[in-house]
Amino acid sequence: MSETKELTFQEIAEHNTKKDLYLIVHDKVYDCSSFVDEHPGGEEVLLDVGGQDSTEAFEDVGHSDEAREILDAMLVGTVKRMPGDPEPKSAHAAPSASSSSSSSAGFGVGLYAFVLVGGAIAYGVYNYLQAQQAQQ
Ligand code: HEM
Repeated sequence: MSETKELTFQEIAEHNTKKDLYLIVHDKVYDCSSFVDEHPGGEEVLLDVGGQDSTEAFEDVGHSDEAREILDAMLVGTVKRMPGDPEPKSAHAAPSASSSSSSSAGFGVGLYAFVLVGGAIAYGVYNYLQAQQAQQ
Protein backbone atom coordinates (compact mmCIF):
# COMPACT_ATOMS: atom_id res chain seq x y z
CA MET A 1 0.00 0.00 0.00
CA SER A 2 1.58 3.25 -1.10
CA GLU A 3 1.10 6.30 1.09
CA THR A 4 1.75 8.66 -1.79
CA LYS A 5 -1.10 7.39 -3.94
CA GLU A 6 -3.21 10.28 -5.16
CA LEU A 7 -6.95 9.94 -5.66
CA THR A 8 -9.34 12.45 -7.18
CA PHE A 9 -12.63 13.38 -5.51
CA GLN A 10 -14.41 11.44 -8.24
CA GLU A 11 -12.44 8.26 -7.55
CA ILE A 12 -12.95 8.58 -3.79
CA ALA A 13 -16.69 9.23 -4.16
CA GLU A 14 -17.12 5.78 -5.72
CA HIS A 15 -16.08 4.15 -2.44
CA ASN A 16 -19.24 4.91 -0.50
CA THR A 17 -20.67 1.54 0.50
CA LYS A 18 -20.28 -0.36 3.76
CA LYS A 19 -17.99 -2.96 2.15
CA ASP A 20 -15.94 -0.36 0.31
CA LEU A 21 -15.74 2.85 2.30
CA TYR A 22 -13.24 5.68 1.82
CA LEU A 23 -13.24 8.83 3.97
CA ILE A 24 -11.26 12.05 3.60
CA VAL A 25 -9.87 13.62 6.77
CA HIS A 26 -7.50 16.60 6.45
CA ASP A 27 -6.92 15.88 2.76
CA LYS A 28 -5.84 12.29 3.39
CA VAL A 29 -7.80 9.31 2.19
CA TYR A 30 -8.63 6.42 4.52
CA ASP A 31 -10.12 3.02 3.73
CA CYS A 32 -12.52 2.51 6.64
CA SER A 33 -14.27 -0.61 5.27
CA SER A 34 -12.83 -2.90 7.95
CA PHE A 35 -13.58 -0.41 10.73
CA VAL A 36 -17.24 0.41 10.02
CA ASP A 37 -18.60 -2.39 12.25
CA GLU A 38 -16.20 -1.49 15.08
CA HIS A 39 -16.74 2.27 15.18
CA PRO A 40 -17.92 3.24 18.71
CA GLY A 41 -19.97 6.06 17.18
CA GLY A 42 -21.88 3.59 14.99
CA GLU A 43 -21.73 2.69 11.30
CA GLU A 44 -24.42 5.16 10.26
CA VAL A 45 -22.27 8.28 10.77
CA LEU A 46 -19.41 6.78 8.74
CA LEU A 47 -21.71 5.73 5.90
CA ASP A 48 -23.21 9.25 5.87
CA VAL A 49 -19.81 10.72 4.94
CA GLY A 50 -18.63 7.76 2.81
CA GLY A 51 -16.60 8.87 -0.20
CA GLN A 52 -16.63 12.48 1.04
CA ASP A 53 -14.60 14.95 3.08
CA SER A 54 -15.43 14.07 6.69
CA THR A 55 -12.86 16.36 8.35
CA GLU A 56 -15.47 18.53 10.07
CA ALA A 57 -17.57 15.58 11.25
CA PHE A 58 -14.45 13.86 12.60
CA GLU A 59 -13.06 16.95 14.37
CA ASP A 60 -16.43 18.12 15.75
CA VAL A 61 -16.65 14.93 17.82
CA GLY A 62 -13.24 15.59 19.38
CA HIS A 63 -11.85 12.12 18.67
CA SER A 64 -9.07 10.80 20.90
CA ASP A 65 -5.43 10.14 19.92
CA GLU A 66 -6.36 6.47 19.77
CA ALA A 67 -8.96 7.26 17.12
CA ARG A 68 -6.27 9.13 15.15
CA GLU A 69 -3.94 6.12 15.37
CA ILE A 70 -6.68 3.86 14.02
CA LEU A 71 -7.17 6.37 11.24
CA ASP A 72 -3.44 6.38 10.38
CA ALA A 73 -3.46 2.61 10.02
CA MET A 74 -6.16 2.87 7.34
CA LEU A 75 -4.37 5.45 5.17
CA VAL A 76 -4.48 4.77 1.43
CA GLY A 77 -3.32 8.07 -0.03
CA THR A 78 -3.94 11.78 -0.46
CA VAL A 79 -6.54 13.84 -2.24
CA LYS A 80 -5.67 15.00 -5.73
CA ARG A 81 -7.49 18.27 -6.22
CA MET A 82 -8.87 19.06 -9.65
CA PRO A 83 -10.20 22.48 -10.75
CA GLY A 84 -13.70 22.95 -9.35
CA ASP A 85 -13.25 20.50 -6.46
CA PRO A 86 -14.36 21.62 -2.98
CA GLU A 87 -11.79 23.49 -0.90
CA PRO A 88 -10.11 21.61 1.97
CA LYS A 89 -12.27 21.70 5.05
CA SER A 90 -10.66 22.91 8.23
CA ALA A 91 -12.63 22.56 11.41
CA HIS A 92 -10.68 25.34 13.12
CA ALA A 93 -9.71 28.04 10.63
CA ALA A 94 -13.15 29.54 10.01
CA PRO A 95 -14.43 29.75 13.61
CA SER A 96 -11.19 31.27 14.94
CA ALA A 97 -11.15 33.92 12.20
CA SER A 98 -14.76 34.95 12.80
CA SER A 99 -14.50 34.81 16.58
CA SER A 100 -11.49 37.13 16.61
CA SER A 101 -13.32 39.71 14.50
CA SER A 102 -16.52 39.40 16.55
CA SER A 103 -14.61 39.71 19.81
CA SER A 104 -12.98 42.95 18.64
CA ALA A 105 -16.43 44.21 17.57
CA GLY A 106 -17.72 43.24 21.02
CA PHE A 107 -14.93 45.22 22.64
CA GLY A 108 -15.88 48.29 20.54
CA VAL A 109 -19.54 48.11 21.60
CA GLY A 110 -18.51 47.52 25.23
CA LEU A 111 -16.29 50.59 25.12
CA TYR A 112 -19.18 52.77 23.88
CA ALA A 113 -21.47 51.37 26.58
CA PHE A 114 -18.80 52.04 29.21
CA VAL A 115 -18.38 55.68 28.11
CA LEU A 116 -22.15 56.26 27.96
CA VAL A 117 -22.92 54.67 31.34
CA GLY A 118 -19.89 56.37 32.94
CA GLY A 119 -21.00 59.74 31.54
CA ALA A 120 -24.55 59.25 32.82
CA ILE A 121 -23.30 58.38 36.31
CA ALA A 122 -20.94 61.40 36.36
CA TYR A 123 -23.79 63.65 35.26
CA GLY A 124 -26.03 62.27 38.03
CA VAL A 125 -23.35 62.79 40.68
CA TYR A 126 -22.71 66.33 39.44
CA ASN A 127 -26.44 67.18 39.69
CA TYR A 128 -26.63 65.64 43.15
CA LEU A 129 -23.68 67.71 44.40
CA GLN A 130 -25.14 70.89 42.89
CA ALA A 131 -28.44 70.21 44.69
CA GLN A 132 -26.58 69.62 47.97
CA GLN A 133 -24.69 72.88 47.61
CA ALA A 134 -27.90 74.78 46.80
CA GLN A 135 -29.45 73.51 50.06
CA GLN A 136 -26.56 74.84 52.21
C1 HEM B 1 -12.90 6.91 9.95
C2 HEM B 1 -12.62 7.75 10.84
C3 HEM B 1 -13.04 7.53 12.27
C4 HEM B 1 -12.40 6.80 13.23
C5 HEM B 1 -11.10 6.01 13.09
C6 HEM B 1 -13.19 6.92 14.43
C7 HEM B 1 -12.88 6.33 15.62
C8 HEM B 1 -13.57 6.50 16.78
C9 HEM B 1 -13.18 6.01 18.08
C10 HEM B 1 -11.91 5.19 18.37
C11 HEM B 1 -14.11 6.40 18.97
C12 HEM B 1 -14.10 6.14 20.50
C13 HEM B 1 -13.83 7.44 21.23
C14 HEM B 1 -12.48 8.02 20.89
O1 HEM B 1 -11.46 7.28 21.02
O2 HEM B 1 -12.41 9.19 20.50
C15 HEM B 1 -15.13 7.12 18.24
C16 HEM B 1 -16.26 7.68 18.79
C17 HEM B 1 -17.20 8.41 18.11
N1 HEM B 1 -17.16 8.73 16.76
FE1 HEM B 1 -15.75 8.22 15.46
N2 HEM B 1 -14.28 7.71 14.17
C18 HEM B 1 -14.22 8.10 12.85
C19 HEM B 1 -15.09 8.91 12.18
C20 HEM B 1 -16.23 9.46 12.71
C21 HEM B 1 -17.13 10.33 11.99
C22 HEM B 1 -16.98 10.78 10.54
C23 HEM B 1 -18.12 10.65 12.85
C24 HEM B 1 -19.25 11.53 12.47
C25 HEM B 1 -19.97 12.25 13.24
C26 HEM B 1 -17.85 9.98 14.12
C27 HEM B 1 -18.62 10.05 15.26
C28 HEM B 1 -18.29 9.48 16.48
C29 HEM B 1 -19.09 9.64 17.69
C30 HEM B 1 -20.43 10.39 17.80
C31 HEM B 1 -18.40 8.98 18.70
C32 HEM B 1 -18.79 8.90 20.17
C33 HEM B 1 -19.46 7.59 20.47
C34 HEM B 1 -19.84 7.51 21.95
O3 HEM B 1 -19.04 7.94 22.79
O4 HEM B 1 -20.91 7.00 22.21
N3 HEM B 1 -16.69 9.27 14.00
N4 HEM B 1 -14.78 7.19 16.92
